[in-house]
Amino acid sequence: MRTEPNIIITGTPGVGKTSHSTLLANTTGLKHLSINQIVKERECHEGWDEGYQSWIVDEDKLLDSIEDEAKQGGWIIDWHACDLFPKSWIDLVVVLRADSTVLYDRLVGRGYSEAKLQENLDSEIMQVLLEEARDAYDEEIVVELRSDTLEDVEGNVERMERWVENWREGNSRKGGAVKES
Ligand SMILES: Nc1ncnc2c1ncn2[C@@H]1O[C@H](COP(=O)(O)OP(=O)(O)OP(=O)(O)O)[C@@H](O)[C@H]1O
Repeated sequence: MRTEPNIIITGTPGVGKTSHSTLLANTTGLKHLSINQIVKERECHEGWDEGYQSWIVDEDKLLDSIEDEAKQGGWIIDWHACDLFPKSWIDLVVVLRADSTVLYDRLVGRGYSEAKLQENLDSEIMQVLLEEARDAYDEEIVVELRSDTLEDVEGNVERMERWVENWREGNSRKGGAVKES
């Protein structure tokens, strides 16, 4: 049973997941769960992929590793994939979107290889993460937000803060934990 909500913040690499998650964690007291960090620190992977320059994630191990924390609630789950997290864990899915020229500049700034850059830009243009979220979760909990400018970040975080307040109010009106996990 959860007394605090769980939110996924997802989107193509570079779209602003970490920036949003950090700010939202500061303003709401929810905790930032960076899946990149968990995969690395808890070794939820099957090794390093040189071509993609990223860990080959062991999803079962990852889910086992975060299950107890997730079931307690109060997490902002920050990752570039979302459909592996069970529906029953999740109260809101925020899919951040960025203009492709804006995203291009951000990814070039990171020194991505041409192949990785193109793959991520294609994924953003084809709205792969948005479709993934819509396929995996109920329509009413999936929200698409722009993340092109710093003003967007501020506005998005304020919007998410209001959502958290409403969730908490609704939860306390119902007398505590409302959801089975
Ligand atoms: N809306 C925005 N306006 C201006 N700059 C932004 C915005 N969102 C992100 N950035 C900048 O883009 C870069 C990437 O942002 P961030 O690390 O938050 O993305 P991410 O989605 O978490 O990436 P990854 O999936 O690789 O972890 C950072 O330098 C950040 O400051």
